[in-house]
Amino acid sequence: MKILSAAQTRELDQATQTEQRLISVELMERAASAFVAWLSSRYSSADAGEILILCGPGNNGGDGLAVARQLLQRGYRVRVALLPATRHSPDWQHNRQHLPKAVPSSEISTKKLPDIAAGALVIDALFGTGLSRPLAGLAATVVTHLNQARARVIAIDIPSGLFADQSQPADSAVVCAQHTVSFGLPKLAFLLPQNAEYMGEWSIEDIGLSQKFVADTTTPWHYTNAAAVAGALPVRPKFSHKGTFGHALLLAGSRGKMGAAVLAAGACLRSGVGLLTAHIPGCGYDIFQTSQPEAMCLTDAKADFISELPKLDGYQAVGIGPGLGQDAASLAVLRQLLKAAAKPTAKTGKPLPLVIDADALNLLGQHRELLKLLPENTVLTPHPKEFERLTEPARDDYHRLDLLRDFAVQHHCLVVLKGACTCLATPEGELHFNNTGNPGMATGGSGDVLTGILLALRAHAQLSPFEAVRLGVYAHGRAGDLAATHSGQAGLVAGDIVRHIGPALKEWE
Ligand SMILES: NC(=O)C1=CN([C@@H]2O[C@H](COP(=O)(O)OP(=O)(O)OC[C@H]3O[C@@H](n4cnc5c(N)ncnc54)[C@H](OP(=O)(O)O)[C@@H]3O)[C@@H](O)[C@H]2O)[C@@H](O)CC1
Ligand SMILES: Nc1ncnc2c1ncn2[C@@H]1O[C@H](COP(=O)(O)OP(=O)(O)O)[C@@H](O)[C@H]1O
Ligand SMILES: [K+]
Repeated sequence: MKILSAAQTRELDQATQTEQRLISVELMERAASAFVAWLSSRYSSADAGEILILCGPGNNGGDGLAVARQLLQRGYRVRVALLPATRHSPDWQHNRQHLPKAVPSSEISTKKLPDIAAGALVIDALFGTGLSRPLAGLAATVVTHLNQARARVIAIDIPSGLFADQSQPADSAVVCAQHTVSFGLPKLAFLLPQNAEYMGEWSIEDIGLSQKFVADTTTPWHYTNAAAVAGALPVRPKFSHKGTFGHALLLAGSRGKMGAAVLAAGACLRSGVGLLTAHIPGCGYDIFQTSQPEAMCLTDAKADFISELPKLDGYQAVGIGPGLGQDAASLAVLRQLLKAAAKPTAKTGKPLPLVIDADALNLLGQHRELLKLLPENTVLTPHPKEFERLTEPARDDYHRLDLLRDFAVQHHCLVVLKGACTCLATPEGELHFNNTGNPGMATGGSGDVLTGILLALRAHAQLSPFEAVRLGVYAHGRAGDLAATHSGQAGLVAGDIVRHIGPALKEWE
């Protein structure tokens, strides 16, 4: 699914009207109906009580007025409060004229801010994607007043004061919604941690916007939902054998962190790999062989950390990093690996696929000269702190996305910036946000599990680098979601994610 800019969203609105021979109020009526259908599925008129709708001067306010009329028709009690303005959009005016007399309406002023009781249901229809500058004056006063009221706030399209695709100044007034009901496509702002306090939960309602316009429009931003990865996992042919699905090599673990190697290996095995060999420090041999009997195991000459690179012949992908530690000898292994993997393999003519995580990323950050050695399509899986060590501190989440995109393009690699909405950056400069996963996964070892999944999928001959990583990130979150249905979020541990990779992947069969 694509994510469009605010400007492209306005063009989409126009294109839909032209394509479907609609007048703009008809599209507004659809948006209002979708919003009302959502609201009435959540709140009965008794639950809702008297609903206050705050309306701005543009089409977001017009949506609010149409919603007021439709809610009244459905038996809800509503009142509207209008933000004064010198100009109103034509569709606002249309819906103002058609607002039934039975809906009390008042004009907001500094002296007459609307009464909002704690717990009241308030619909925020002040500003939408037409926001042209941060809120100030009366608009900002109303938003602050609303945020202080401890009401149940539902935003139409986007919380007022929030830009759809860029940061607003730190001290600007923005509505803190409990839920945001938006139309057609998600907006970039919804996916960034810095906006979580404003967004609340959000959902997207289909209002029949032009599919053709969306298909023809280019954007760097994409959203990976179930439809995006449908059919992405190749069927296992009847006469396949363990050689068909690749032999992966995992370099992981150090004294005190063998669990990371165990988790990554377990995840790799559960993700359909044909064969897995792990190269681990000597101290981990019993732990590893006991916990992962399906994997083969090579032990390093050193007991506590990895100091040797095994021969790479015969492997289809290599993962390095989980629990690795940062010993100088392990750094030397990483350097040798980058050099060796860059040579085209006899089988594919391409570099050996690599997945680099955790301490291997920290070592890269400390020795940035190594970045030049990254083979094309290497997968890096930093969380924001690890990413900062590879680049620079970001001013905000938008700046971090710029850094992410530039890094992936410059180094021709796939970077998985992990978080609640994990973002995959491609060498072509696309950013793909993931929609699976839950806060239960914010627990030690979840990232090691992702590395194992990605390693298995990069060893898979039939998946392109991008397909493998997008699918792996999605499946990791899906496994976490299935795990949370059993253990709950607080009780979820990384091993639960491993145990649910099978059921998650089964959804593709
Ligand atoms: N396809 C779709 O997505 C559909 C979209 N629809 C709906 O339309 C909404 C977008 O409507 P919109 O373009 O009229 O803009 P909106 O946000 O109401 O505000 C613009 C007005 O506010 C003003 N203004 C701006 N910033 C301001 C500020 N800081 N302080 C004060 N004033 C400020 C601005 O004035 P100006 O910038 O010219 O000074 C102008 O008057 C969208 O979010 C969705 O709800 C649906 O109806 C149908 C399908
Ligand atoms: N709130 C969240 N919602 C969804 N996924 C999350 C959330 N928090 C963490 N995750 C996922 O869990 C993983 C955590 O990785 P990481 O920080 O490397 O953990 P570790 O180093 O302990 O393995 C990432 O894949 C991340 O996307
Ligand atoms: K709004």
